[in-house]
Amino acid sequence: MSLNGGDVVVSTQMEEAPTFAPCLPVPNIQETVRKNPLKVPERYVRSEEEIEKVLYMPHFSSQVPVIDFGLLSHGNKNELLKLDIACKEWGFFQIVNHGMEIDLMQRLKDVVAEFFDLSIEEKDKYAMPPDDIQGYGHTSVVSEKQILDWCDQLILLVYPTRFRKPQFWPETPEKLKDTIEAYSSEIKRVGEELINSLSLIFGLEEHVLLGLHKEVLQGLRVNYYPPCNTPEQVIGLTLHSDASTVTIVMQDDDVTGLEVRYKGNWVPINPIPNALVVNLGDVIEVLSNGKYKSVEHRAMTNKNKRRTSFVSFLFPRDDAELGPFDHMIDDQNPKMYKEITYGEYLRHTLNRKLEGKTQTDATKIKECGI
Ligand SMILES: COc1ccc(-c2cc(=O)c3c(O)c(OC)c(OC)c(O)c3o2)cc1
Ligand SMILES: O=C(O)CCC(=O)C(=O)O
Ligand SMILES: [Fe+2]
Repeated sequence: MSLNGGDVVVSTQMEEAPTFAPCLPVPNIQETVRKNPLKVPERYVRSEEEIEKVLYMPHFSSQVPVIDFGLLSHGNKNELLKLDIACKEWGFFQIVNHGMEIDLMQRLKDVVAEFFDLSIEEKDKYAMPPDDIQGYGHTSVVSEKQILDWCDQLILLVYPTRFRKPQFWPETPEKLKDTIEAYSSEIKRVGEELINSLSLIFGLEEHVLLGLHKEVLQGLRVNYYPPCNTPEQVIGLTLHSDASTVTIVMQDDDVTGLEVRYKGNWVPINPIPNALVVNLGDVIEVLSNGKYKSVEHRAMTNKNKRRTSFVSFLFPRDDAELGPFDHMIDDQNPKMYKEITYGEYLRHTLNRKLEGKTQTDATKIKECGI
């Protein structure tokens, strides 16, 4: 892909929200735990080897880097260098000084907690249909034999607004819709500025990466992990990498759960109050020809506390064309990924179970030996 790969005008082609292949219905885990808090049903129990317990070796007390977003968005060269290192080394970082009001973050947490505390009958008014990935339920379940995640989800496509499906936006609590709107608009600001900074560390003009998206789509997934009596037996969200360009996560301040794979070990991301966690998605890995990787991560559960994460995926429009930039390819770095449209890639990813990074194989060039 050449440097001016982004000079594409937004077309009016895709006026329908993207659709997806069927996903199997799963039991509601919050309801399962409410009825019997002590029992962990067979379908959730993982083998020891799948859990791969964390080895807390001394140097793994290290944490993902922290980036000052204020400095970054003012073009501070040192912060840009820190971003480059964070992306190469971890694929994950936390951002502070992002400019979002703390009160807005808390309001979203409160109003979403109220939603999850509603009766199952009330929440099921927004149930995810088998052929969609929006609504209240759980995605990525494709087989009756699949071991399930200890997590319920509410998924909404937020931007562009013309793709919204109002039937999935909860009417109760009354303030939920407006609060999601206000929060997501702030995430859009932060996310698009981050993509501009990524464009700079790619060695491109500031707006090239955003341009090749044609239009940035934004989804919100709220993951609700109830407490689990034997947390060492289950996984909240199976290890995976994100199919997005970037993902921005607001997590609870007082409970750990998100873990990132780092040098073969699982490193928990300790919450920094009011910070946001950012991770690079598969789009960045493909465009950078693997220089910046979308790193595997997972969520674990907790014996006594429920945990909620608010995950915003920013990703390109279906007809955006992806492939490594020419200047990321040379003799030492042969081309690793094929050209593909984002729509093909997203469908391939979302129509399967979460399984580490196996979805990026779809774009890999096998001759490169990986
Ligand atoms: C039509 O409404 C939606 C379209 C797409 C998404 C969405 C975007 C993602 O980037 C994404 C993702 O990266 C992901 O990997 C962790 C994922 O889990 C399988 C998604 O569900 C997902 O969804 C949302 C709404
Ligand atoms: O729960 C979390 O902190 C992370 C969730 C996640 O990785 C996802 O929804 O893609
Ligand atoms: Fe994720």
